[in-house]
Amino acid sequence: MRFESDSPDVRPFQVDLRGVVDLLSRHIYSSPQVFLRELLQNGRDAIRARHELDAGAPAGSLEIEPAGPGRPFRFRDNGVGLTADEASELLSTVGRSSKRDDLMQVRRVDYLGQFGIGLLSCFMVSDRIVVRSRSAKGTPAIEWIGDASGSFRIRELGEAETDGMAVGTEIALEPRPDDASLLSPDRVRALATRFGQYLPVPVAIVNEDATLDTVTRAPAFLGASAEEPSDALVELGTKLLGRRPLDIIPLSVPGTGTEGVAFVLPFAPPPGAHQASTVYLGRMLVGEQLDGLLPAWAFFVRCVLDTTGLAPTASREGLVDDSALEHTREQLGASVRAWILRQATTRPWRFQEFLSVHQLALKALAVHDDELARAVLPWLTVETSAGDTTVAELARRHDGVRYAESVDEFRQVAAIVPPETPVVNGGYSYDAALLRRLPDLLDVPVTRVTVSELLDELTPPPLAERALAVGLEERATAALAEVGCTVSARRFTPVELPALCVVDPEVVRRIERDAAQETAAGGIWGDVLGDVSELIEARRRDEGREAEAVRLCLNWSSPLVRRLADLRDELVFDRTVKLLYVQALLASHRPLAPADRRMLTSALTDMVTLSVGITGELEGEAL
Ligand SMILES: Nc1ncnc2c1ncn2[C@@H]1O[C@H](COP(=O)(O)OP(=O)(O)OP(=O)(O)O)[C@@H](O)[C@H]1O
Repeated sequence: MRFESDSPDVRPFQVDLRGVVDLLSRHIYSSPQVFLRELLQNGRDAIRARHELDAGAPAGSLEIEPAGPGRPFRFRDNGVGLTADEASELLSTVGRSSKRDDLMQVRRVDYLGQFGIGLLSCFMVSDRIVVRSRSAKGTPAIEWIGDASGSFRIRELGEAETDGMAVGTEIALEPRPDDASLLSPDRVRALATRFGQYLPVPVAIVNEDATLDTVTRAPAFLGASAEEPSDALVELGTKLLGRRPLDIIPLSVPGTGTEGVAFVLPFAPPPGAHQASTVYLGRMLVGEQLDGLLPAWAFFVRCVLDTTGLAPTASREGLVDDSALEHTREQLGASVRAWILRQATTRPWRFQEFLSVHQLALKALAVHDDELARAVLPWLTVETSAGDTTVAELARRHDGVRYAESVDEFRQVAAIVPPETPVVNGGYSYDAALLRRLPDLLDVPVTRVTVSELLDELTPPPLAERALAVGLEERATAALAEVGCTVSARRFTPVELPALCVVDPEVVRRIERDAAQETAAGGIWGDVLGDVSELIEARRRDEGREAEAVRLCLNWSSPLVRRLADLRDELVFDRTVKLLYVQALLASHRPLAPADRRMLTSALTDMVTLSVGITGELEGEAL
């Protein structure tokens, strides 16, 4: 069946106004509060339209009279006003707007409204909207009354009434008996300030005694100077962050008419935190917590922005995530990045201050950004076995950087490396990844140091004492057979350190994998884990390294160890080696396994027993 357009079957859609208002209040707007934003927006747009019509029209102004006992809420603008035809067409047709480009049907950037639904939001706070308007086009004034039930009335006012009215529009809302709070003076003042404090037309609240309070003020975040930020701007940042900002970065993306500032946080935000932005559209608030304006890495700044070129969502409480927003995000990110580079190269002291707070953020950024990494890397503070220092200082003093890959490995390495050749702890987030890139980025040689290699480099006992040392190694290895620990004797400093416990992380992982493989035997994980273990084993064989989980390295320079080598009392020897092992484990910040704890307790008990000469009551196995 075909319908012709002039066929009697073709009828216009009917709109159920209550349904539309319900849709707006439940699904589009987050709160009925937005009625005031919509009125501010319409008033501001009407003033713009009047000035388009007549450049010599009086300066625009908006006045809000909160509701009082027996008085409705009133909103007045001295904008373009509405003729009778315009009022019937624009106010009474859902989705009709005068603010879209006729050809393109897109928002005209100099207007705030576009959807043709804003006025309906007044039905969220009142059952009746009364619009009295006198058009700048010179026709008689009109009164339009819209009812939440879905009907409206319109009438032209007489000459006397028209003459008594100024050009512009007044909208009156009758508070609902059960919910008048949103139209009360305090709420109206707070809402007008929140949404419209930066509007380019003055917004005033009419007090009970007919005096006016202006809530608008100059937007300190527009046209800001990086060198000399105004007191108002610093105050805005302080209010926003809770503390005075570390710095203020002016931002501008001309392509999307976006301008504002980024306040640099004076404290490190919690990990995973992101900073939402406060955004104004044509200086009317869109939202205080908007995501997507900044790249994720820029979590150390909080922005306040105004835009004319980004598109608002229908609720006007967010921005459409389109290519314009993407372009803006990239450009804002580039400005923040350029600021970092500028700080690093021209304001080293300020940069140090920034680094001390936001080092982690910067490292995350530098990992993927060569230019930034080049500027930032020399300034980064790293932990070394000889204390904290900067990468630049290390490279300058030691002809390169030596680092341990993990915190665990660093702890073990740090115990034995001489202070003249410090090793960097590469275990903190991004450190190892950044250090590995030093040769490419800054031409600084970098070497990874492992515990096993370092142990192999340690000086063995002198030749004359080698036999005694080998005897010590064998006896001590036997004493620790139950925990599978191999003992070797080397010379190292400090001499007060009798033993070092070296745990090969790869072997520990293998042991854990073997255990898991047993549990998952036969299943898909069992096979995968088995393959991984084989691979690692093969690599280890290629590298000619033995598979040992724990190595105890006794310090041949330590008087205690030397005495131990000469000790003939096997019982005391055995317990002392066990105690040395546990002490070394603890010193390497390893948690004690149940077997280690048992060994510690029984060795200690035996030593106490031995010291009082009661050999018959020994706890540990007698030798
Ligand atoms: N104070 C006013 N003065 C003059 N015209 C007005 C006024 N308020 C509303 N209008 C007219 O009524 C139309 C519909 O207003 P409404 O607030 O529903 O939608 P909008 O402002 O066009 O778009 P949006 O839904 O995005 O706010 C406007 O496009 C405008 O032409």
